Parts: sequence; structure tokens; C-alpha cells
Amino acid sequence: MNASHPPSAALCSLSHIRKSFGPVKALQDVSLDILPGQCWGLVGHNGAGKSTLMNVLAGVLASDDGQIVLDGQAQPAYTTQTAYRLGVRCVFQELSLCQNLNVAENLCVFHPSLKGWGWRRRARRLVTEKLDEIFPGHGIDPDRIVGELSITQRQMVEIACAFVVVDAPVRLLILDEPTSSLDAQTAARLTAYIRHRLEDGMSLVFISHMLGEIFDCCNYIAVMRDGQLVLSDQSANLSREALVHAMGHADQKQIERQVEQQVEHADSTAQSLLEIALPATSAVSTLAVRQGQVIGLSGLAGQGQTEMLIQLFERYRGKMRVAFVAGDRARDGNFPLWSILGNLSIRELPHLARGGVVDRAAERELGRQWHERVAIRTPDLNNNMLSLSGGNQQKVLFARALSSDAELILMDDPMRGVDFGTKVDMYRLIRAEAARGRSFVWYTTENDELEYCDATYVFYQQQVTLKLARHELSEERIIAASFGNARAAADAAAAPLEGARA
Ligand SMILES: Nc1ncnc2c1ncn2[C@@H]1O[C@H](COP(=O)(O)OP(=O)(O)OP(=O)(O)O)[C@@H](O)[C@H]1O
Repeated sequence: MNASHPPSAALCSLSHIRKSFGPVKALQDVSLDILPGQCWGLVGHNGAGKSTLMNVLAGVLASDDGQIVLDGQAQPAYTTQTAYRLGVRCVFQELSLCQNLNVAENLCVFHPSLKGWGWRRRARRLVTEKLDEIFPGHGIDPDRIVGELSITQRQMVEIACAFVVVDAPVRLLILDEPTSSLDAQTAARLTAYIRHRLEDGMSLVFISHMLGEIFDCCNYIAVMRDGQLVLSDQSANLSREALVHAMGHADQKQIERQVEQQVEHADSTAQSLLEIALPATSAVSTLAVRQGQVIGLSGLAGQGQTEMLIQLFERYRGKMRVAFVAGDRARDGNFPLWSILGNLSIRELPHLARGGVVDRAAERELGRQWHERVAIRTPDLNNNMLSLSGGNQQKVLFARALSSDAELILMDDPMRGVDFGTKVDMYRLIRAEAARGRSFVWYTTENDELEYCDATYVFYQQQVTLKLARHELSEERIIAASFGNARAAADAAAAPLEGARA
């Protein structure tokens, strides 16, 4: 299904692409034309086939059937090298940087022609210039080892590397969930940069679960569902409701929010679970969590929120039952060589053991329940973890924490890459578990998720600049406090969070 335009003008045409992984039909006869100056927003549920389609376009995966045409030329033997030479680049959902190399050296992995006398100096300059252009004030040292950077900084480096021109031009850039680890302000810088590059005639494909940013920077939108392209048109002709409907989700979000607003949240007289003193220089002296509360951590990424979660984990494990949903699933969350079930049940194995031997039937039952509850899209939980799409892997980590007996659940941006419909179910689950007395500390890069929290602490430079009760939340307050301006934040009025990205 293509939006109407003359095919001859297309920079790239994907025709009748099919791809299966064993019994899973990831792509079923997908066709799409991409013209210069077009930014295609690609949306769809977790496991719809978006990354697979883009991996075919980037030359990473060979399709089982179908054709790729670039500049009017069919590409029968299409590889990553062909894609690079013709100007097709990809920023992958699971970041592909080499952790043991520094930022400048990683640029050379991206661009092998960056070699010879003075390559290091050139690489440093090129990557810094591009970071400055896209993310002014990024603070990333090109000599820093990538493994030492936060996931947000790594995402910024990967994006910058893809935009750098060394020998081949960038004509079509695929961004697979490029903002999943970026805070709202940094994401807005990227979308502004993309709009600017579109004016120069660059083409892009932008995958995201945040419809706000899809409408913000894409002039065309395609919706995938179960391996098929079910809708494609100019963004101007589409509405949020049309996309949600085509994806197969009910637009429960608004309803859910209204319901949530009526919910009498955690009892303020509930028993205190923990209280941790904040640095003396912080505008707020303590971070407190009561039983049954959901506490939000907000602010620009990398301002100390993850460190706070780790501090809480270190301090309270052993004293109470604590679970941690890691923010960087590929590095800290997944056991990539294990099955999906093994990844889900690992934390519960001591409770599933009878006489020191794991009761496999009980383990399977646990898996069956959570397979359904968080809608993990796989025909078999015995499949390898990496056979899941990124969002589905995230659901497994979430299920691992929630299926445990933990009374305190620490979550480092747990909805990263999770589709719109599932998120709603997860919000409901969190609130239901809180109502049963479990407590959550939840760092989120999506401000509208703070609506589900009883109180929010806004971080700036490792300090807490502001604490807001739920009825005090407003985008303006959060932004002012995120930049350290506690006074402006206090002066701003409370207003419902509309979630421009979501
Ligand atoms: N290497 C693989 N082996 C087996 N199955 C795979 C593999 N890669 C993808 N799949 C399956 O193909 C389907 C499409 O996955 P894909 O990653 O393209 O989805 P997606 O739309 O990008 O999802 P998400 O929004 O979660 O990233 C899924 O059912 C997934 O489990």
C-alpha cells in the first residue's frame, strides 16, 4: 500500500517484501516507496515487523522474497555495504556501538574509510561537530569509552555517527526508536534537527511508539500490523485516532487517565516504607516512599535518577524484598542466550523449588500467566530471548519484577520501546499492585507517565530541585525544575500533563 506519487521519483522502493523466522511471518508482502524529502513515521504494535522491515532496508537481513530498488536500480545482492555506498544508514533500536572503544573510535567503525594519518583527530572533530549540531550542550567527550556513557549519551552518539558524512552521502536515514532513551527536551532537539534535514532533501524513516513525536517530525506515516502495512498516507490526512485504530489498539489512554484521576491514590497515612536523605545542597531534604505509593523520578536524562535507583537498591536489598527493572535491557537486563521463560522466571526460582529442585510445571504456569498478562508476542516461551522484538523483551523484564514477591520495585524507564496499547495495561497493573500495598520508584523519560505517580521528584545535576504531589504537576513546572530553576517551577501553575511526545 503506497501513498500516491509517481514510483519513478522514489529514492527507494520496497516491493512485496516477505520475511519469516521459522513459523513467524514477520513481513508479509510489504511495499513502500520513499521519496527525497519524505520522513516516514513507522508505527505499530510490538512485534508488528517494523525493525525487520528496516533491517531489510539497511541490508542487515535478506528478505525471503520481494525487491529493493534504489535510484531506479534493482538491488538483487543487497548488503550493508551496498546500503552504505548508496547513502542508506540505520540507527538500530538495540544500540550497536562497541562498548570497549571510545566515541571517536566508534565513528571509525561506522565509517571504515576514516583511516590513515590523523584519523583520530578527524574522528574527534567530526563526531563533536555533529553532536554540537544536533544536541547542543551534550557534554560528551569524544575520548570517553562508550561503555562508561549512560544509555542516553550512547543513543546520542549513535545518532550523531549516523548523520556524519565521510565519503558516502546520507540520503536515507532509518531511526529505529531513536528517542527511546532521550528525555523530552533532548528528543525535541532531534526532531527539530530532522525537520531541518528534510528541507535539504534527506529522506528518513522514523520508528516510534510516541505518536506525538511522529506527527511532530514526519510528513508521511505508515502503520504496520502483524507483518503487514495496513495504512499509509500523508500525516496531514491522518489523525491519532486513525493510527491507533489501524494498529489495533483501543484508545484507552484518555479513558484510563480520566479513571486514574478519580482514583483515590495511596493513603497519605500509610506506613512509611523508606526515607532517604538527599544531599544537603538539594532543595528537597528527603525522598520518602510509603507503602502502596508510586513515586516518580523526572528531569533531563542523566541527572542522577538512575544513580538514585541504584542507591535505593544497594541500601534496601536484604532489608526488604526489592526488584529492579534495568534501564539498559541489552546490557543489564537480558540473559540473551536463555529462553524467554528462563528470563522471566529467574527471580522466582527459589520460590518455585521443591526440595531444592525447580518445579518446572510451576515455572511454566508462571510463564503462562505473564505471557497473557503483558501480552508477550511469541508462539512459545521456550524460544530464545533474542527472538523477541525489543518491546516484547522489555515486557519480559517488567513481568520478571512484577511476578516476584518484591515489596519495592525500582524501575529505570521501564516502558522503553513498549507499544501504546501494552503501556496502558502496564499502567493499570502498576496501580493495581500499588493498591495491594507494593511500592514503586519509577524513573521515566515520558512526562505524561508522572500522572500515574503519587509524587514526583525532579532531578537536576544529581540534586532534587522540586517535589510535586500529583495535583501539583505541570509540564511548565517540570521543565523549569529540570533546568534547576526551582523558583520558576514553584511559580508556575499546575496543569494536566498533555504529553507532547506521547
Ligand atoms: N531473529 C529473530 N528470530 C526469530 N524471530 C524474530 C527474530 N527477529 C524478529 N523476530 C520476530 O519477528 C516479528 C517482528 O519483529 P520486529 O522486531 O520486526 O517487531 P517490531 O515491530 O520492530 O517490534 P518493537 O516495536 O517491539 O520493536 C516478531 O514476532 C519477532 O518475535
